[in-house]
Amino acid sequence: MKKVIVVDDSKFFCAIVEKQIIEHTSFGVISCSTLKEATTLLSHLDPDTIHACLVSYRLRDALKGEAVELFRKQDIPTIVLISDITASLRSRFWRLKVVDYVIKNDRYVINEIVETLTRLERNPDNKIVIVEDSRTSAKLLQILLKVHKYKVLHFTNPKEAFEYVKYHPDVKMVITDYQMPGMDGCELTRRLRRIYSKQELAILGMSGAGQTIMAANFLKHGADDFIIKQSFLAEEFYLRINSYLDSLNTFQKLATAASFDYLTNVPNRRHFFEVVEAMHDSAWRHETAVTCAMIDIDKFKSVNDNYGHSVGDAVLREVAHIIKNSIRKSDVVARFGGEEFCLYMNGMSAQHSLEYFDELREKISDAVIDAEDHKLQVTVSIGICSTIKYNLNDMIEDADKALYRAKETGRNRVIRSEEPLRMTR
Ligand SMILES: Nc1nc2c(ncn2[C@@H]2O[C@H](COP(=O)(O)OP(=O)(O)OP(=O)(O)O)[C@@H](O)[C@H]2O)c(=O)[nH]1
Repeated sequence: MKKVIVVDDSKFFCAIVEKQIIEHTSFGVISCSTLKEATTLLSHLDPDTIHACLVSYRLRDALKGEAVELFRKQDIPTIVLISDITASLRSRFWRLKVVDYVIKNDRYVINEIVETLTRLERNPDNKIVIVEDSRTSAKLLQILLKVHKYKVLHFTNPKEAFEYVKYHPDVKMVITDYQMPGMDGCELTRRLRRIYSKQELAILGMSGAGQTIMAANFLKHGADDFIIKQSFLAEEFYLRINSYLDSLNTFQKLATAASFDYLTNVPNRRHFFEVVEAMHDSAWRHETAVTCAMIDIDKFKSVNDNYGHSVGDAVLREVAHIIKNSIRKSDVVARFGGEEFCLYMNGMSAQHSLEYFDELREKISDAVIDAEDHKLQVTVSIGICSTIKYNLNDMIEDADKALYRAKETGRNRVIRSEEPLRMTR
């Protein structure tokens, strides 16, 4: 477990912060109250085990920020606690590359600290692309972003940046200059917006001072915001970046929650149709082989009745896991409800489908599922349809009818809709 170090001479403050960090994050906390104690502590700890530190600017034995310098020398992400801010302190903090400073007597300060600690943990997954032909200006942004642990990539060529972002949907934000060789920042923004919505990618335009019209241009081309190079305050920059990425992450979390089944972590029925309708349309037009299958756990009610609902849940998770691990990236599996899964496989011909699904059936029946001190095995019945129909629902219905026959004829078997009476066992 990574730790957060708190250095403050108020025992009361340390106790409140510690409680909140432990309640709201996955970090442990070590508190101390003097520079001397902090120095000893650091000499015993591996810096890699420290997530961040909260350090008071003034301590009994360090009145001028010596403790802040101690942690920054070891490159530990630092949040400074102060009672008041002055211009000279501000510039000293940014020179020392602290993550943030917080004014201790503000009642919301603890929430702010917890949010910053959580963000620092999440930021390595937030990929930001800087598109800027001036290396000096790009360097400044890179330094600022790296203090907050963002994953940063720099491109001097906007065409290369476009190609990269196009094929990397994990990029969360693009910060682009205006004047660049080959393509200007507004054109880059316009092209990116054709591919990614504002809920998928944040874009910040940038240009030199005195180009106020540029802000409007960038926004009109689809940028979310605009900054003037060299003249922005670090605080303002961080607040804007953090706020765009926080909303993007929240939106993506909600979208994932709306598309995935919470128990098995496979897509739900709604997501299945959203994705598969388009795939099916293309398969129909190109006459590609496809197979649709309905998979249902046999006598699942008795698992719940004999072992309890939570064991039943574990069985569902394990069966979903086996199915997920048996399919290709281009296949789609979804939980259609209860103990039933639907599988759509692009390129799976009738010829191979029976063999494939019989192997999957066997894999599931061979698996010994460990759940709450019980070891149990389950079987599944599978109905498949490999005759492409114009309407996706018709294929699903045929697979469902085949599944029904598999249940009727004894369970733990695969039945193809095309050969109603054929059994594989
Ligand atoms: N543990 C658990 N059980 C669920 C969940 N969703 C549905 N079920 C249970 O799944 C069982 C399905 O039972 P039935 O439809 O009677 O079918 P079955 O017992 O699997 O029998 P056959 O399908 O005929 O082989 C019901 O008892 C539901 O309560 C879930 O999310 N978790």
